[in-house]
Amino acid sequence: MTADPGTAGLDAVLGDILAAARASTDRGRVADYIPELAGVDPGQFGLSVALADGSQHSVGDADVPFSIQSVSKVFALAIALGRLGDRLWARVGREPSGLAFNSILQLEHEQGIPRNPFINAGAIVVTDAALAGHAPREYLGELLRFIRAAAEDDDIHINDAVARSETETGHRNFALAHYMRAHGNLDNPPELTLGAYFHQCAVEMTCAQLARAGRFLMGAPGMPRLVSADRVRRINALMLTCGHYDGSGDFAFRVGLPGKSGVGGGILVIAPGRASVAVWSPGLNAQGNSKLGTEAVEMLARRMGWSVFG
Ligand SMILES: NC(=O)CC[C@H](N)C(=O)O
Repeated sequence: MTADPGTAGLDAVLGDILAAARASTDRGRVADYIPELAGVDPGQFGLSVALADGSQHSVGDADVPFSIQSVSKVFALAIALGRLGDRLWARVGREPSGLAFNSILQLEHEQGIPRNPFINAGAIVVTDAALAGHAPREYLGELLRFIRAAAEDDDIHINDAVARSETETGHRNFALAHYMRAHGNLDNPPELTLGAYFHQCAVEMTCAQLARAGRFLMGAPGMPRLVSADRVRRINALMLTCGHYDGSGDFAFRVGLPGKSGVGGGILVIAPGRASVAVWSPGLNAQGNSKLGTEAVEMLARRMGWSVFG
């Protein structure tokens, strides 16, 4: 299939981005608070772009599976909104937090209502809501079905060792969950909700799979339609304002596109109407977002003219 004129130079741009990533001497630091992720080789870099014309363009380690971690929060939010609709917003806000992804500070001030669905506290509430009386196994089955349908690829799985590793060390997340339960904002016992949450974070995908899975957020004809157009707009708005925690403003400033990062080093970025992009490089910056991944999508958005701000 031929690319539209606006994407003609894409392969050359991807080649330049890969060369810049390979030449980089400061790759950030791999997340080590989840022991199972601490050993991932920081030298890896993958990038994949799924275009509105149906073509896909990838470079580097785009076929190596990685732990999507908090990128999963986008899929969980889509499922929870499907289950609860706007009632979800009584339990979680829609404002940037300006604090680290695992911060507990705001929760006390704000009576156990997390600022947004993409910080850990908010995502734990979203998973709790998405469970909606179902066993974690059923919810995780639905999550995988959703992601596989979005990617049109059934070879997407949960890494149990990563989930177990986080269950054993996730004391901060237990603190957040217990705190919200004390405020009546968690329907299930913290262990149950967190069991589902840790497994959700432990989904593994390649950049090629993740870029395809993000196409439902492009709002372009011919893409998988898993949620309404209205919801697509809102999820993108939240990704732009909250998708990178206390680095969200900087990401919007540098890249100008909705994005969601994870501590596994992956970022899903949406160029509305144009492309779904997945980038992966395990080394993180100070805010816990992929360092080279951010630099790569900054270059991509600038060279392709894809910023939502024109
Ligand atoms: N930012 C992230 O990717 C955090 C996800 C990780 N599973 C956690 O809860 O700490």
